Amino acid sequence: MFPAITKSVCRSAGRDLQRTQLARHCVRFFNGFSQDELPVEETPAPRVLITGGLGQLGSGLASLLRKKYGPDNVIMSDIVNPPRHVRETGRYIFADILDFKNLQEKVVNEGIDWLIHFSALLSAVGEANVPLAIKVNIEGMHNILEVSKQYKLRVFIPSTIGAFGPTTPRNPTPDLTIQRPQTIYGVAKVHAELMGEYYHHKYGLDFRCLRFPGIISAETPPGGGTTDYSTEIFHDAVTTQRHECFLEHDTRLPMMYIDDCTRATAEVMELPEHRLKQRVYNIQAMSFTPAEIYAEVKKHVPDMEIDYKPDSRQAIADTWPQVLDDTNARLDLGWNHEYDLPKLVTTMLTKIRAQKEGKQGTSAQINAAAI
Ligand SMILES: NC(=O)C1=CN([C@@H]2O[C@H](COP(=O)(O)OP(=O)(O)OC[C@H]3O[C@@H](n4cnc5c(N)ncnc54)[C@H](O)[C@@H]3O)[C@@H](O)[C@H]2O)C=CC1
Ligand SMILES: CC(=O)[C@H](N)C(=O)O
Repeated sequence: MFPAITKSVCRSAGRDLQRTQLARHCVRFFNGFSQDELPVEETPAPRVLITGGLGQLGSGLASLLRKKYGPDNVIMSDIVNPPRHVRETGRYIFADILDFKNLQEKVVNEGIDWLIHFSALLSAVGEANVPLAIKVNIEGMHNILEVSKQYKLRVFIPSTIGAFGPTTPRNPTPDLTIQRPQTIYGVAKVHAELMGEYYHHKYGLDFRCLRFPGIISAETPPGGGTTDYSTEIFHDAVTTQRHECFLEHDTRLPMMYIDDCTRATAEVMELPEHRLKQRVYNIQAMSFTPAEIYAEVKKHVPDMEIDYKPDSRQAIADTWPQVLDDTNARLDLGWNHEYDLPKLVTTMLTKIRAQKEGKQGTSAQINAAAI
């Protein structure tokens, strides 16, 4: 089926047949001649599968990667029927991470090189359904590691501030520290970090992991976590000018705008493997309390009001870091955030106002308006 494979065939495949199965086959053929070592202009575009793609983070990342690698090379997957615009903007397939054979089939049939694993139950939803969280976040993650090992994929599994607990130093929280989380979400994430590192050490799996803060986005809603208020407050600011906050006014948590999160994910996946000095890195953009974000929103929406009605999520937030120390990510990965609190607030308000008025605008226009 394939021509006799030599390094020169591989090089010409990388150059002439970019994005073809042959190019990918060639890259994998030689031990010690990995995709990392091909000159950039000869590297074939990776075929990327995103699991849990219909959640808060999936579409933003798919859109960024499709711009880089072409719409056909980035495949979104989930277990639910997608809204029409998802099908219209790129390839979408059904993939249940609890079904190992289904995963194998998708990886082989789609010729996948990179697996970005976003399926999960977040912290609050996980506490409400522990057996399902164990299935999806632990058993599903085992399937992801196993299929990645079997087909020699580069795999990204995000971790979270939720992977820490009450005995962790909270300000700042270093990469290597005490991790005794008190949610099933956090326990599953510590397990994922350790299993990923173990598969790397034992089988050479190219496992990559960033610990994300709470992510804030305008286009996609948060999926049931402890940091969700930081997105909800913007929708309330634009509609009712009144926000009921489920955390106390002084609960400080690390947060990040989604564009920084998706860019960080793309950047860590693109780095040559030798640049990674560790497999799990903290990344940080800003930290604020509900009172601080409210004060910033009020500068733009003077009638804005807030009430604090802490619920069960307060007990979770009280055990999480206030500030992540991401020195290592900045040094090793070249990580740098672009959005601080003022820029986050202007961007979110501009985007949500545009959505409510039915004019989406291009991101360039929206960003220009927000600056
Ligand atoms: N959103 C955030 O603030 C943060 C997210 N993360 C991590 O990033 C990843 C993505 O997070 P989000 O997009 O916010 O999550 P989300 O809760 O919004 O979306 C998760 C998706 O997983 C899908 N899913 C559930 N069971 C599945 C199954 N059996 N097979 C395939 N898909 C299944 C759901 O349908 C959903 O679309 C998760 O691993 C999460 O832990 C980490 C830190 C912060
Ligand atoms: C920080 C997270 O991992 C998520 N947003 C949650 O609150 O559960």
